[in-house]
Amino acid sequence: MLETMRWLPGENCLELLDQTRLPSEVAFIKCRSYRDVAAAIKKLAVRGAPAIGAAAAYGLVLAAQEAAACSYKEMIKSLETAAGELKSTRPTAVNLSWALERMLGRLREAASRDLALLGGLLLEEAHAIYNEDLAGNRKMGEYGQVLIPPKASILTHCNAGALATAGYGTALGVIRAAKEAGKEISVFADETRPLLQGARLTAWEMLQDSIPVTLITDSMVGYLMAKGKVDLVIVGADRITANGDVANKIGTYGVAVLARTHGLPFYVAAPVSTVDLSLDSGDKIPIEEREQNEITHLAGCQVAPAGVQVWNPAFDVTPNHLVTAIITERGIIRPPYQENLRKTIGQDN
Ligand SMILES: CSC[C@@H](O)[C@@H](O)C(=O)COP(=O)(O)O
Repeated sequence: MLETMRWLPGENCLELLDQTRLPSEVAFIKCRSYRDVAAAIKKLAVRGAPAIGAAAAYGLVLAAQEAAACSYKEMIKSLETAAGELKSTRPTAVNLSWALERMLGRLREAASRDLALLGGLLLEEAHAIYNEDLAGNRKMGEYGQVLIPPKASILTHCNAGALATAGYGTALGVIRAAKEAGKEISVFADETRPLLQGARLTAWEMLQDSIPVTLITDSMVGYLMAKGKVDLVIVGADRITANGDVANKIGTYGVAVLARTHGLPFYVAAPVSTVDLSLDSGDKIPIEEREQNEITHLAGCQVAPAGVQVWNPAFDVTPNHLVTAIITERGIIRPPYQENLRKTIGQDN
């Protein structure tokens, strides 16, 4: 699989795989300032909760480079400003603020005030965030694949794969691990309107790994389930609150309701960095609303009348009672989530 991002030590910059161009073109963007990273996150060149957290961490490394001629105090101030700007790009995925707070914490707790040394510490921390995500996804796969029957048809929504993370993926990581364990897996990918992460990215990832995949439109899920063509659902998450409510790509809630109606398990795979114990329920999660033209236009073509009113929330919230289990790198968490999320994740988040 292609890497979603790479730090280029020779050039001291972050290279991102431009996911807006996939699958027709494999192109890269070089980010030389934190503002380049913020712009790439905003336009979804890099997307998926864990991937934007890691990219933002590298964004702070770039901000530190930009502040290299400042005093220590000025550097802290400009890094806090940069973190604020990066955080505001995508408000729903908590991994973004989690990664930025972790980076700022590393800076504040460092004994040294030497800016070059601090820049080095920040780069180390960004690498750690990236590498821990990759290792966590493999672990999540090991735990999660146990839930998959020896022969299974799995529905997923959006893209919670290698492209959405440092590699391997969360929901698609569980699918990969099930395949690696010798199970006979096939996947149905929702196209995921409006920006087609399912059609463009999940379908592409599955084909790259030779995992049988069938693309459907979002409106086909009910009929697919009614026809008995799917055994279970696995999706990723952008934020999970203390009671187990799950924010994920718009359309996930509808899939969860349909899964319950058809008696199918609905699993959520996410790292503990996606769990936000500071919010008691999903109605407190800020939901990003995006530009109207993502709905009125499709691949650059206008598909709705000019002037029509549009509502474009990028995420929805699936209530905990529809979630069969949450798969994390620390194990599988089952209801009651209020108790069990805290038990597994403790005071970390
Ligand atoms: C491992 S990625 C989990 C979620 O971030 C993913 O399911 C999702 O909703 C991504 O939305 P996107 O708008 O493409 O960033």
